[in-house]
Amino acid sequence: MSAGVDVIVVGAGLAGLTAARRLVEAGRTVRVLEARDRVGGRTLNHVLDDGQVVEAGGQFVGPTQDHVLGLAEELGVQTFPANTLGDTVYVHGSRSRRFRGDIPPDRLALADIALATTRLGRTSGEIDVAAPWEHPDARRLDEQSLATWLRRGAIGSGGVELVEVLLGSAFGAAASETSALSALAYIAGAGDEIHRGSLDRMISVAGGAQESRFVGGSQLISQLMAEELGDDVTLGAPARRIDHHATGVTVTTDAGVFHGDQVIVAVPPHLAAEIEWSPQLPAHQDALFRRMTFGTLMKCEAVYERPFWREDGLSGQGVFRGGGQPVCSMFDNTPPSGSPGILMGFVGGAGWRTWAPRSARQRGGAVLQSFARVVGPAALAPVGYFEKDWTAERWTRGGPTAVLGPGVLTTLGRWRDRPLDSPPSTPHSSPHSRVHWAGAEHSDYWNGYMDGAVRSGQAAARAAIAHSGGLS
Ligand SMILES: Cc1cc2nc3c(=O)[nH]c(=O)nc-3n(C[C@H](O)[C@H](O)[C@H](O)COP(=O)(O)OP(=O)(O)OC[C@H]3O[C@@H](n4cnc5c(N)ncnc54)[C@H](O)[C@@H]3O)c2cc1C
Repeated sequence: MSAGVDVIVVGAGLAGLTAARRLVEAGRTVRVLEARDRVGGRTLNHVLDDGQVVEAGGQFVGPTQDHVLGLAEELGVQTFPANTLGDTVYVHGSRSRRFRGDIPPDRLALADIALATTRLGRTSGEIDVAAPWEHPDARRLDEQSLATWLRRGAIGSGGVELVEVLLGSAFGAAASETSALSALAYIAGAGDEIHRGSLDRMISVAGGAQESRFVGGSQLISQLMAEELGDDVTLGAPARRIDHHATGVTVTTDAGVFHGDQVIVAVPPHLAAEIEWSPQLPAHQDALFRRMTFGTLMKCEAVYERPFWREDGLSGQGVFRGGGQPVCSMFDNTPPSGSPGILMGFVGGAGWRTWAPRSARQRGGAVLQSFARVVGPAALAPVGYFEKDWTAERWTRGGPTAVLGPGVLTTLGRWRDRPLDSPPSTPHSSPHSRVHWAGAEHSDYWNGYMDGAVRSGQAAARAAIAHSGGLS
């Protein structure tokens, strides 16, 4: 067994590394244990032939995401605007239509989409992000899927399909898979303590969550934090078991056994439930974490000598409604230098289910056909192509975040962050006071996003410091 530290941090994604960095700043000793042979978790830089990087995981940031933006600034990582110059293209059936803004120009579905966005905006505005289950209508909203709720509000299938398209890459799931309450809470969290969350901020590029990207790729933030932490980070160390004693915690990994006064667990909740806990997690919390499985999402990216679509007045952004396309939305993912040109498509939810099992060749061909519907036939001849299926990642298993089905939030949601020995004291609760939770799924604001991950890491560090008697 290694010598003990003040706090063990399990997971070297943005949340875990942020927590560890804050703890070191506060004079604590830490040991970060990471399952993979790299840091950054759901952020991952793909290195191009010329050494530039492009993001294969989380990438966009925008207004009110001040926690991740502040962290990046501290580390000297700059942002640059995602490309918004030019027209976006809406693909539906055999037609491709150019438009400006974020709402596709579908005349038949326009009334439905207006109704849907109004309802989503109004009801999400009533939700307390810290306790969505307290909404007066919480039970009814939680027992139905988002799709059912929209349809019951007299919104036609065109409107439901378009909401799915708009939220597709944010959820990696169909509107029939997530509870209405959970989707509304997610929207309510797309803001901060001052700016109320909104659908508009969540789905927009300019002025919204897709507004900017990080120079050097988002994984750079984690890589720089890990560099600062140096030997305090151990890679290739999946936590298999956590023992909570009266005097501390012991974490058993493939790379050894580690002892600390406290532990911050900063891994996706469904993976935290796979760790062997002694004493066991309270049954409610275990049940919640096991139901917080991730959406299904992959990113497919094609490389071109230059972003040729920009010359045609196109932004490279495309929105696809139904019709058997693998891609639900696509973006210009060109690095800040301006070349090579990169197009990135999300294949998520229903599209993922159809296309993920096909051969890489079949899928790649279909993705390029989707791109061609938006930027023309030149998309069919890339100089490179790569894809990342996050469901195949052992230490993530899906993306971008947890999808809560009907009934989960109202019955189990309050157990998300509960210090395990705090009230309500039930026969199922057990003493785990030295355990703190972090990770994007543990944040009220920007839950499931990089900003939520950083917020949660900061909060967990504060909790660990408070537990050990405040600042040293
Ligand atoms: C395809 C995709 C696109 C996305 N797009 C965006 C975007 O544009 N903007 C945005 O803000 N967010 C986006 N996200 C979400 C964002 O990437 C995540 O919310 C954020 O990176 C999560 O950070 P985290 O530290 O909470 O978790 P993670 O990044 O998942 O880190 C958890 C870490 O724990 C490790 N781990 C797991 N189990 C164990 C174990 N037992 N022992 C030790 N280590 C373990 C993992 O290997 C991982 O390194 C996207 C995600 C995906 C997958």
